[in-house]
Amino acid sequence: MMNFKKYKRVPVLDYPNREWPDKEIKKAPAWCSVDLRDGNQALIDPMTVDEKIEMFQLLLKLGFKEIEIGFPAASQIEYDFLRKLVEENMIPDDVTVQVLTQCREHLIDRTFEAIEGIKNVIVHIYNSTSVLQRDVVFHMDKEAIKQIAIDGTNMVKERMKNCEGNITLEYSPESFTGTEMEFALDICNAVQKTWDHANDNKIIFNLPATVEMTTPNVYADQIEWMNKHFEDRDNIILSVHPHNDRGTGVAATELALLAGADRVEGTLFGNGERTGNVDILTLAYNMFSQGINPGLELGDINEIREVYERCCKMKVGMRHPYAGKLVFTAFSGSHQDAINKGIHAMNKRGDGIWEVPYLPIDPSDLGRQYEPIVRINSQSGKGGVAFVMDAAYGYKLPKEMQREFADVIQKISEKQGEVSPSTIMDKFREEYLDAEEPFAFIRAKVEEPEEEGETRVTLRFRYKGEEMLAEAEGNGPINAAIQAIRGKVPSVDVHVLNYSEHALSEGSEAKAAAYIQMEDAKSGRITFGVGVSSNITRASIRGMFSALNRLSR
Ligand SMILES: CC(=O)SCCNC(=O)CCNC(=O)[C@H](O)C(C)(C)COP(=O)(O)OP(=O)(O)OC[C@H]1O[C@@H](n2cnc3c(N)ncnc32)[C@H](O)[C@@H]1OP(=O)(O)O
Ligand SMILES: CC(C)C(=O)C(=O)O
Repeated sequence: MMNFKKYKRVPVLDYPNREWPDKEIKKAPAWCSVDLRDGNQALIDPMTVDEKIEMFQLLLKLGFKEIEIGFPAASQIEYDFLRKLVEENMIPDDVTVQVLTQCREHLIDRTFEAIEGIKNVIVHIYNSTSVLQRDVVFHMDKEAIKQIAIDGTNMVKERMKNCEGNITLEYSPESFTGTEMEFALDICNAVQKTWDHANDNKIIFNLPATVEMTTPNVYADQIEWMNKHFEDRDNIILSVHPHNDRGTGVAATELALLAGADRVEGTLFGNGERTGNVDILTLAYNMFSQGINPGLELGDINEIREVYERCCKMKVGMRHPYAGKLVFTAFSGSHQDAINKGIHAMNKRGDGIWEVPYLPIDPSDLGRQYEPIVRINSQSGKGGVAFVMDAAYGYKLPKEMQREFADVIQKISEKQGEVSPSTIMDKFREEYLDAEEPFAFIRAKVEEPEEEGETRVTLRFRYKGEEMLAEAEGNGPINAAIQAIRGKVPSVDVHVLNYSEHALSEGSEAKAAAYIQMEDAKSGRITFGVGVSSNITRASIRGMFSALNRLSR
């Protein structure tokens, strides 16, 4: 048995007055991307300056107004990147860059050197406050730990006097989730008092789940507790910085927003230390899919993924929310059937509201294609095959025909696994459109009666290789064509059960597809035939030939 006794349960906050469970997310928070700092510090190969610039430009394009661009005192590359942004004038006026530093004098000095010339900067200082880190890393008591934060605040306040930029102070009690709440509050209040309204900007208190330690509701309790107990809440921006160690970073962040957080720090696709930071894209798309403006421009997930994968040398998983290759794909029959029906019902409703079973969001809103929504394997059903024929090739198979053609495709998928749309189309051609044995259509002349009366069809066709010319009248072109064939091939004894047609394309090159279901009177066999032509009558006669060939098999 696994030794679960090795682990202690993380204590929960005794906080029965919580209000967050009754709240709803109604607007997006202020977003801060930490891709270039927390994301970058977790990469096997941190980004080069050029890659950082590309990532920075992507973040700007996505509409981030706060971007943590690094830890400029940590290394030359971080410093050079920041200087390049300044010297090449790459930071738009409405964007605030954020820089991280420990509360140590030489690091803060170097940080201020690095930010010289920047208009708006968040100087982000941190020190670890948890019980564990106080004990095993810092060997310090609470007062000494608090003093680090106070000293760091004073250092920023001092250096700010000689700095032209508009500085905002951010303080993070790192490892907040492992810190006693009273102590975290005590430090934040002390930092705020030390800062003492050094300028008009609100102070940012960033309460990180440096390590996600327990269930998201506990984080929400901690955030709400802090939110309610700050001494000067009006002058605070309450920020959260969740990680994803237990796989619940997104849930924890959403509950933290209910609990009163104003701002979220996270990364694209949740890159970051260990299992990552919270994934801002998922959070934003979650809001979008609830009818909330996410405040970011996320209409091209493929581009975001491409830049991210290249700059970070990371891969986005196949099932990653919103971005994964397979997340808008249904293989199973009942899902495909429901998606197919849902999309038709929605188009018919025409009210512009997205409501499709199994698809919480319209893939095209993210720049994803419809076509791969449905992929066909042996788990698929008629709805899926019909969806592919419609979405990829424009053929709207009549409901009664879907089973017939799906059975053909299932035989292939049972042998070879997944069947691509092009293979499905090839098979459709082979089965319905291209067959010329024993009957091959050559041409037809159709004369409609001027008023009441019969339609006359003159038909040229081949039967078992022999060319024939036949003529007959009937109560419509199909009936007349059947009579004409019957005159030459008496064994043909069929009647039409079902007929439908639709335009396949638009404009002067428009073609029509006709579907005709026929029954062989002797054998009782029933099948569909399909015909395509720029002329609808010819399409229906071709469809009849197609059905005759299938009945002759
Ligand atoms: C949760 C987070 O993501 S926090 C951000 C983490 N990111 C990084 O660390 C990436 C960049 N960091 C670095 O490159 C380096 O750590 C540097 C350049 C900042 C500092 O380098 P060094 O001084 O050589 O090493 P190191 O970080 O190990 O310093 C540890 C010392 O700083 C102290 N320290 C650690 N954090 C802090 C802090 N936030 N404020 C003040 N002192 C701190 C430690 O107590 C330790 O002191 P000791 O030497 O007396 O034991
Ligand atoms: C510096 C802090 C905010 C951090 O990165 C963390 O706690 O994860």
